[in-house]
Amino acid sequence: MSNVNKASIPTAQALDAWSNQSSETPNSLTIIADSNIASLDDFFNAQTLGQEIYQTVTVIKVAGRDIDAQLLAKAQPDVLLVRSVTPVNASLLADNDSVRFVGSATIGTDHIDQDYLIQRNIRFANAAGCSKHSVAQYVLTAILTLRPKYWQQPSTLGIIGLGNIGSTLAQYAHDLGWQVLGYDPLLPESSINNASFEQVITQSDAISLHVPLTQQDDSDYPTWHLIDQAALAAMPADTLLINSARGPVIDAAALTSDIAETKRQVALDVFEHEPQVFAPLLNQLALATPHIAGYTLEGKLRGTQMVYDALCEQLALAPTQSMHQLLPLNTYLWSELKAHPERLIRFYDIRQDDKDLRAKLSDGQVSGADFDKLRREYRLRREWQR
Ligand SMILES: NC(=O)c1ccc[n+]([C@@H]2O[C@H](COP(=O)([O-])OP(=O)(O)OC[C@H]3O[C@@H](n4cnc5c(N)ncnc54)[C@H](O)[C@@H]3O)[C@@H](O)[C@H]2O)c1
Ligand SMILES: O=C(O)[C@H](O)[C@H](O)COP(=O)(O)O
Repeated sequence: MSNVNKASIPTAQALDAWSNQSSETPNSLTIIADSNIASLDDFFNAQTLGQEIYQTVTVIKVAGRDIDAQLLAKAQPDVLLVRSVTPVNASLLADNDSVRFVGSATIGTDHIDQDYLIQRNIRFANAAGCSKHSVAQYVLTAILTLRPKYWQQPSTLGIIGLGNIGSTLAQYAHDLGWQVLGYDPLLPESSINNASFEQVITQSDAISLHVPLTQQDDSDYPTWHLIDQAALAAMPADTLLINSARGPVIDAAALTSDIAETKRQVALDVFEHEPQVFAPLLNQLALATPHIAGYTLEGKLRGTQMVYDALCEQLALAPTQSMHQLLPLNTYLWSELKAHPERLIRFYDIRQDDKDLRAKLSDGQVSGADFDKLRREYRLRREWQR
């Protein structure tokens, strides 16, 4: 049996050409994938998935925001692979009866209606923890760029949400001799889950948010507008606030007024009205980046690896591709950076990302198209080895 990779088709426009040739080949596997998923061709092809079962593996690559119900109804894929910008729900899948597996190569799952997928008997996998070090390193870089004195001076870092990213950030904070005040009502008390929400808000030098986006229907502790006008009013003006979780965790209107009044330093990687970013907020931020906290080569490849492994399990195949075969040598050592704080800009020049985002400001906003373009064309950083 020959395994033929029937090509990775780069755009949705190519779908017509593909569907004319496709003759419902038995044992064929059709995948629709967000073209922003790293190394799609390396992980999803007839060699890595075929293995005597699938003669043909077709990957149709589409921009995440262009994956829609019409495309799914027409292509009738077996597998749908997304990142965070494709809402996967009844509206997307109602006219489709072929999808058996949905993978999101991201940590966050707020774009996925998991109850609906269960009802439809569609297996779902995400990439929990894939970029936890990358995001933690983004936060450290933001803090140490804005407050270089914290390299030497003990400070108190408040962490809201102590899952994969929050707990990883706490490890780096301890490496630097910082005190951690952590709040996570869904986890047992621990040496880092050691404070109330009010204590974190009122007693920290810097606060970093690492919660999923949840609403009242999903959680006893919803995070939508967790940081609202009241929380901001209770936060001392010199407390640095960082959000790399999801935009709507902070009420953007309340934050805009708060900064105008307090001159608080705020670093945002995510925005309430993403992909649009509005000037009145952007112009007051100490640092602003286009949702790239997790965008390292390692973080993105790990996301792909995790959904590939889960798909292999679903198909009862042994995974044969590994991200380690694809990674160039990594020379970024956390121990080196700790010994030479002045090298931070070489490890991650966050101000360049900030500058690139602000350069897109036009007519009072950064448009969704420009925000997405910055992310699509982002030169992936390397994750520091800890
Ligand atoms: N900016 C980026 O590039 C980027 C990259 C990866 C993840 N993210 C976001 O970061 C979020 C966190 O990622 P993670 O890997 O740590 O997720 P995780 O699921 O491992 O941890 C989230 C933690 O938040 C806690 N939590 C839930 N509601 C809470 C509340 N009201 N108050 C305090 N804690 C609460 C949970 O108990 C959990 O421990 C993701 O859901 C995603 O939205 C952003
Ligand atoms: O939740 C996540 O993993 C991140 O937010 C992810 O890095 C963003 O995914 P993207 O927007 O690139 O689709």
